[in-house]
Amino acid sequence: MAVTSSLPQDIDLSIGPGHRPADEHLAHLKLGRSFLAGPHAGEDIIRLRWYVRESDGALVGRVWFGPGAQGPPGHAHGGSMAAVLDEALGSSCWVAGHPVVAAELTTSFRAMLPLGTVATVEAWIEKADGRKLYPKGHILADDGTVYAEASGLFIEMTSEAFDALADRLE
Ligand SMILES: CCCCCCCC(=O)SCCNC(=O)CCNC(=O)[C@H](O)C(C)(C)COP(=O)(O)OP(=O)(O)OC[C@H]1O[C@@H](n2cnc3c(N)ncnc32)[C@H](O)[C@@H]1OP(=O)(O)O
Repeated sequence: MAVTSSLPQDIDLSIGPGHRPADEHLAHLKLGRSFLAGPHAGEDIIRLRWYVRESDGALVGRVWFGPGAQGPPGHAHGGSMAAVLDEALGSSCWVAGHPVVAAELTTSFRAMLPLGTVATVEAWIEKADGRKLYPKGHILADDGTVYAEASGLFIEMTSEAFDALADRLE
């Protein structure tokens, strides 16, 4: 079954007042290429934009799942939703000033997400214990339906360790 034969040119990933772009906090976006959220990411798979909610500092995303994200017929692959949640949970730590990588991720799939949907992603830090951060997050429909939710363990790296990774690319 063909889901769509042509892609929409402009997908509206804007968000309401009370949010600012999160890009300046997210090191992976500065690399120019990224699995999910960079300028060349996605194409027909996933398009994603991150924001910081001014009221509580939570990370909020607007994400479009395209035909290339197909898992069950006409619906998003679980791995595509898990990848978005992985990035959301990690980014919620980065915008709070903790440069982290993922150590553990647990995802629950609650409802099938129809391809072509623009959904909202929210993520926040539930608990912190030294270098260990425990964020949570979910992907929501505009009517509040939960498509998927996740919790994880993310480990804070030193900025030197992170810079060393980037240096190796040069
Ligand atoms: C802007 C960013 C966007 C976010 C992008 C999305 C996030 C990602 O997908 S990142 C990519 C996927 N993740 C990875 O590749 C990480 C691979 N793992 C590693 O590099 C290392 O194991 C790393 C950095 C997590 C931890 O290594 P290291 O810094 O040496 O820490 P280490 O001393 O082993 O462990 C620190 C603590 O965390 C615990 N821990 C580490 N890894 C794990 C794990 N996988 N599960 C459970 N606990 C763990 C340790 O037990 C230890 O606990 P305690 O302090 O109580 O003894």
